[in-house]
Formats: sequence, structure tokens, C-alpha cells
Amino acid sequence: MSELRFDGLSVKYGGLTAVDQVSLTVPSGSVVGLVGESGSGKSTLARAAVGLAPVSEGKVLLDGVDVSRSGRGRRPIQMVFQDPYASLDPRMTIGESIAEAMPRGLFRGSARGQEVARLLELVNLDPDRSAVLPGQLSGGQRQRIALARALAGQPEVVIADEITSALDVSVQGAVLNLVRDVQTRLGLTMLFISHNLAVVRYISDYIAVMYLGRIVEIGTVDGLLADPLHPYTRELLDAAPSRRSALLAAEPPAVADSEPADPHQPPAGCRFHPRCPIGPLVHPDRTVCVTDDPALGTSDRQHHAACHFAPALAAGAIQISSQE
Ligand SMILES: Nc1ncnc2c1ncn2[C@@H]1O[C@H](COP(=O)(O)OP(=O)(O)OP(=O)(O)O)[C@@H](O)[C@H]1O
Repeated sequence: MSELRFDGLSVKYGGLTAVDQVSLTVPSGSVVGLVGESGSGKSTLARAAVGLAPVSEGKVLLDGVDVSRSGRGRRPIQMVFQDPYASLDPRMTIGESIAEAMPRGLFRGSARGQEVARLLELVNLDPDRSAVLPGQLSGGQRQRIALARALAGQPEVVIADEITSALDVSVQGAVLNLVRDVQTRLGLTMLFISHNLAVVRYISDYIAVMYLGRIVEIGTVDGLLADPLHPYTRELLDAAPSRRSALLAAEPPAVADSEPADPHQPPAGCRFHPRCPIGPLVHPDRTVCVTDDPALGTSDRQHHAACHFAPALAAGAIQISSQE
């Protein structure tokens, strides 16, 4: 069990800051669900944790140790990606693919085969099928193999990036159940990325909401969903269909009546202010939203939102848009 922490992490692609000074902790053995619209930086944050995105500032820490300095060899953070068709070599049997991901030298001879069988059983696949090629498997089965491959690396942290969104709707629930079961059994620390709030709610202990390269709200699942403090989170929730239909939805809901923000030109002050239903768009006197960049709370409270008016929203002193 290990704590994963992003500490003031920034990732830049040319002139674009895809992730902007993000600090986020995934407590040991827990699941943090990361939600936000397309382009908000979720995948980039995840990729930075495994060395696949160029970190320009800040650190990724595993139990306080900078992962970029942990050297070669075993990789304690493993990722499962969206596309189960692209993530497996079509010429390797699934057994070979899993064995290839094991730490070098840890399993030799028959122990290798036994470990492959154990991993296949862990993801509810018949160990006798280790000789089949990925082309003979369905999308859901391939995603199970991708999970087994990630687990073969004996990770302390698994990052799952939209792992159900490319799957047939009929198998999404089964893969989610499996991931939750494996995470619980192994006590894994997990960052679970999805557009789909219903999926995230089902699997996570905490939810972090990302908007234009920043975390704008974080809290426990129950706390955040019962009492969202950021207007963007409220929009996401209002736009989300019922839990069942959201679980089955191939495409995530868009935020209603809102223009996607341009990540190349983030607005000054609060980045959400040009879209915000309680900001200067509706209340021109709320100039603080244009001038001051709100910070995510730093107290010990478990629920934080980066909004100047979060305390007033929480207290019921102001309401969203037409209700105000
Ligand atoms: N390799 C890259 N080179 C240049 N820009 C990139 C690269 N990868 C991501 N970006 C840009 O960084 C921003 C964040 O993208 P990212 O994929 O992290 O967002 P996301 O929230 O995961 O979205 P999605 O859910 O659509 O994958 C976007 O504006 C994207 O175009």
C-alpha cells in the first residue's frame, strides 16, 4: 500500500499548459475518481505519473519519494489505458504478454506459468486460455488482460484511464465490478479517470473534479455528491443522466449550454468565470472572479472547492443561476 501524491505538478506542451500546478493526494489503498470534460488534463496528469508526459514543474511522489528518481527496474505505478485493442501486441499470446510485464528475474521456469495462471484467475479468465492471441478475445476480455498485465508488474498504484469507455455497453459493468473487486482484494491505491460521473461514483472513495488543467473540487464521494461546492461540479451533476443510464452511456454527458474552454487561452482570475452561473456573467459586481485566481482550500477539511463563493454556496446564502 502506498500514497500517491502530485505535488504542484505542471505539464506543458509548447504554449499550452495542460496541467497547471496540480496538488492531489490519492491516500494509500483508496480510489480517487478524476472527472472533468474532454481536454481538462486528466490523461496528461495520469501520464505524468508514469513518465509519459513532460513534467515542467512539481513532482509525483510515492510515499514521499519522487518517482522520477526511483531508478529503473520495477515500476510501482502501472497504467491501464482506454483502448484494449491497441494496448496488447497482436502477435503475442496473452500468457506471453502478461509474463513480459512481470518484474525481470522474479519468476523463473514453471513459477512464471503459475504466476500467469494466478493473474488470469484474478481477472476471472480461464488460465487454460493463456495460449490464445488477443485477436481471439472480446474487448472486455482484452481489458481484463490489460489489467492482468498491469498487475503483473506488482504495482503499488494502478491508474485506470477511461478503461470502460471503449467497451461495449453490455460488458462495462462487469469490467467495473472486476476492477473494484481486485482493488479491494489487493488493497491497491488507484486513480480512476472517467468522463462519466456515475462510473466514478460507483468505484471511488473520493472524487476530484478537473477543469482546464486544475483541480477545482475534491471531496469524499458522499460529501461531494451530496453538497457540491463548485459551480462547475454542480453543472456536471446536473448534466449527468440517471445512474443506470450513465453507466450504460457510451458517451459522457456534455455540460449543458456551455462553450468548451480554450486551454490555450485560460481566462484570468477564476478559469471558470466566463461560464459560471454565479459569476460576473450573471452578476457583474462579482469582479473578484475576474481578478483573483481562487485557491483550492488547504485546511484539513476533507472537502475543498476552488471558488470564491463556495462558502456562500455551502451556507445557502447564494444559489445557482435562475434560483438566485
Ligand atoms: N501529446 C500532446 N501534445 C500536445 N498537446 C497535448 C498532448 N496531449 C494532450 N494535449 C493537450 O493537453 C490538453 C489536455 O489533454 P488531456 O488528454 O490530458 O485531457 P483529458 O481531460 O484527458 O481529455 P480526454 O478525456 O479527451 O482525453 C488538451 O488541450 C490536449 O489537446
